[in-house]
Amino acid sequence: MAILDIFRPSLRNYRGLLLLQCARLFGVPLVAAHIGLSSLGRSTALSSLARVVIYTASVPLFAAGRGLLDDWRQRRAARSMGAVLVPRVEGKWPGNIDVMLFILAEFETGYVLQSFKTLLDQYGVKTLNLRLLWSDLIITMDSGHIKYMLTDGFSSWIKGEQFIRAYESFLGGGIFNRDGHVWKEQRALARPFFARDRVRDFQIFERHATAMLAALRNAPLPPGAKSPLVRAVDMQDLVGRFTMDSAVEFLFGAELNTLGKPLPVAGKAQIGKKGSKSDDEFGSFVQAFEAAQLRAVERVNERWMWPLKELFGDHSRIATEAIDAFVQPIIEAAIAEDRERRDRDETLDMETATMLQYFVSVTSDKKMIRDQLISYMMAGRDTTGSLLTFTMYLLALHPHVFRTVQEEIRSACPVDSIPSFETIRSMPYLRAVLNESLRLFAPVPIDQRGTTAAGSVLPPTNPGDRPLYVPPHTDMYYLLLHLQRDPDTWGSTSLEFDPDRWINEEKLKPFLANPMIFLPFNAGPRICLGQQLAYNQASFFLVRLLQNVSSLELSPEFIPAGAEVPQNWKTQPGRVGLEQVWPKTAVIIYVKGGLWVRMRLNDEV
Ligand code: HEM
Repeated sequence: MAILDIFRPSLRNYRGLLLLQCARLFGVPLVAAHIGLSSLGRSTALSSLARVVIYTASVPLFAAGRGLLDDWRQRRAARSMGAVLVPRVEGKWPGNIDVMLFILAEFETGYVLQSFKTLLDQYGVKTLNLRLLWSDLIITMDSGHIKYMLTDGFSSWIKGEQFIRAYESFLGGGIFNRDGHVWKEQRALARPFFARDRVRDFQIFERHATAMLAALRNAPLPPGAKSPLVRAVDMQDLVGRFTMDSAVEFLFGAELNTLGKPLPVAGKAQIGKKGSKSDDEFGSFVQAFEAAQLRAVERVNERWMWPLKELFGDHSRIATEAIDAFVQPIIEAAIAEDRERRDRDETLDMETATMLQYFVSVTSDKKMIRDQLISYMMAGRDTTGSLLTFTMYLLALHPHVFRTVQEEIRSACPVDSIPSFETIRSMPYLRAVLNESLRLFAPVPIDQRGTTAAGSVLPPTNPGDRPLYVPPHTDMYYLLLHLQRDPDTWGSTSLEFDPDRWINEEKLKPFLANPMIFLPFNAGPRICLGQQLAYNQASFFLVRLLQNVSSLELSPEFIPAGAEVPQNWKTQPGRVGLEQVWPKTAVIIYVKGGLWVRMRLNDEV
């Protein structure tokens, strides 16, 4: 069928892609049936009904035949490489439709990514082919296989066309959405900007941390509060505003001030798309950004079917237009400013430049600048927000850890003093708390790669195992959430929140023996560029908050209707039974309905 690939449409032309897929699925069998029937000649007495049956049956028969041929090819290729096929799920219904329905239902009503763990456990493996709708889809929580994909086997594992097409209208050619030499050039271009810890980044954090503390102080007293110093807030919403405002200033040098807008009110908030619904959706840019991002995620989940849904219109068009309406004038202004700087013969000061100023100084391609900035916005905002949300959740669940980290913070950085890079470096327990939160609730709990046209062979990870053959153009989901909670590598306490794990020599042994069991920022050539920035920002936020707050507890009574933790979780083993909130994922892990907490302010913040 490679001949049809000659007509492969451009990345944005999803209707063209749909046409190509239809030609494959229906066109080829129908044409074959037509040729077959014509060759029988007019003399053969076939009723019209029989002809209709033959035409109709040709499509599933052709699909089944192609499946068998694929299977045979895969086994032959695996054998020739001394490998075996990845174990396959054997569902009850054709195409594993029952398995697909189970995954979809669990996605809505279950614990985050638990359906995948259930299937892996059921088959007693760490890498499994779900083989949904006759098409290979591999899931893995095997540290050896993930390591191979991200590092040694990097060249045969890419983001892949399916992922790129789904994100094209939102991210365009940004760093997240390209493979090969285009990605490589973008990475080389951006790296100098992340080379050191800049004083200006800390100034940005401080400005927005101050706004965060003011928002907290101005929040209304929660119903039934016994002291005027108590506040109840959706922490997920608060950190989301902090990271949004910081990101927009860091990237564009613009002021968004979502922290100045009204917060969701405890006891009155309703459930929103992810967390709690905000009365003020922060204006069209943030709203549009969320909408475009969400649609891209849905497209990835809908796999090859999403173009069908958007046959009569691009569902992210309105959102991307609103994003561009916000971003384009800022880019134009930056270009004009850069021209003036050059006229004055001044060099750009990398210590104080925004990312936009930096990009404008190295390229004049406006589309490329737009695409990069949107990618960085997506990369840096929700991820750090998620880290902070789950850190606060875990601190609320573990008061002794809250007290220990607060003591460290207050002795290294007394109330009202502003942390610097050096102060943050001098707080090993704070870093351990962040790492432990990243381990249990990886902000990117599931990620994706696909094989190139060459396919790949995953090396054996246990003595006696055989290498696993992965055919060309096969998607693989790697489950960082389960990798980082695996008792086989982390030991019997793997599900417990224990920051000492990162300090105590004995407890640190599993990680030192195999650092690939902790990959919240991935590894290899595509490792996160913003890792240090994220640690700095999250540490800064926690220092400023814990300087000013004396206690923290969960407030389940404020969880909006529809987001309560399911009753039947309490009796379940593992983290499911421990959880007091409902973690879910839409690329980034979040708390359904928001993280509602009560805090007591020191006195006057
Ligand atoms: C806790 C916070 C963060 C976490 C957990 C995180 C995690 C990740 C992960 C897992 C990837 C790999 C994605 C993939 O290749 O599929 C990634 C890539 C990336 N991250 Fe982060 N990230 C965080 C914060 C940031 C920040 C603050 C920035 C910058 C503003 C950033 C910039 C990037 C970029 C540019 C890439 C793409 C690198 C490439 O494709 O070469 N990240 N991050």
